[in-house]
Amino acid sequence: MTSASTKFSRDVSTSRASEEGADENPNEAQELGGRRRDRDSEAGLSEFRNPEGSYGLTTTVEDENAGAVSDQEGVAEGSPLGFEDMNLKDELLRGIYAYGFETPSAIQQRAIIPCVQGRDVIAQAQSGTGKTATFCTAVLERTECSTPETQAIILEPTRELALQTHRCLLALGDYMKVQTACIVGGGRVADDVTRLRQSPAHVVVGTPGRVKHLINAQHLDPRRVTMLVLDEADDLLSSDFKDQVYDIFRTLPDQVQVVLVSATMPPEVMSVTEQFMRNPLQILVKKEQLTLAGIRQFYVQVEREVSGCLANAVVGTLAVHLSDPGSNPVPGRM
Ligand SMILES: Nc1ncnc2c1ncn2[C@@H]1O[C@H](COP(=O)(O)OP(=O)(O)OP(=O)(O)O)[C@@H](O)[C@H]1O
Repeated sequence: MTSASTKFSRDVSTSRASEEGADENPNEAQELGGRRRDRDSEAGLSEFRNPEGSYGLTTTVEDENAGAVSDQEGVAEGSPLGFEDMNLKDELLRGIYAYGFETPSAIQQRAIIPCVQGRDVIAQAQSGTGKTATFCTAVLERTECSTPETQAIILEPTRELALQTHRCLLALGDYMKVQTACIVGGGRVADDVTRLRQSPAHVVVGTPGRVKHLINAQHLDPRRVTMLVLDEADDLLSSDFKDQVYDIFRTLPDQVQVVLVSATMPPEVMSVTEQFMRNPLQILVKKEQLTLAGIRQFYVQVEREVSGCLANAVVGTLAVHLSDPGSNPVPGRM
């Protein structure tokens, strides 16, 4: 059973009305969409805000049956979806299984397919629920490795998150001929330039400032990008980053798909998303559905802050213990 979230009920009700209107009058939808996505405007961020307010076409999916997926084309309600049911490339599937994933988490079951289908998606689920692997899987599936062009940009608010996401991308794409680049602030720009000159990266993961710089300096070509992912979107669309993110967005092709991923989606961020997303599917996974079947969680209580070495030792001990047969379906993973 599916129910609309009341949190964004204004958007949802307006959405439905707009969606109906859009069906009847496609030109009107196009006009509004064009205005919303007008990146040629000199007005910058003032154009980023939509004076009409709520042409967001947001659809909220909230399932009451854990593991069930509904309101998604091609997915039968109530059937638990496996990675093998997602019609993914063989090499990608191999990477997913080799990484130790057996069953998709709730957010993965709901969000991977619409992202692969090219829809604008807002995916919201708590930390540690597999959001990173969700968009990495979708990006890899949509990447055409035989075309030497940058096809996806994943933005992260911090260097550490960018590196982490890049690692996930490399692991899942291990059996694909995918070229990736991680370009983050703090390192030497010259190193990024050298990397991008070696071979165009199909997928770029980076922090907004450095990505924007490399696009402006024409070291990164945004003209063939089909997918923009904003991870931790609440941070990326906060005042610190919003201008840079929008500057990057304005360089991308008109039809670019936008995927927003976050643990929280405050109303002010939602209102910003309305300005540059087209009819986004909003996927909100409720707290009680968030447990990853393949993951057991532990905590270790310590008296004071522990050093990195000690933390690694604790994790190592747990990993050894967990790899004991029968103790965890995903050895070493927590
Ligand atoms: N389907 C899966 N099966 C087993 N493990 C998984 C699966 N998906 C993700 N994981 C693992 O679960 C952990 C948390 O996943 P991930 O970092 O993607 O979560 P997240 O929602 O992006 O968290 P955050 O919001 O903190 O970035 C990681 O170690 C990841 O490798």
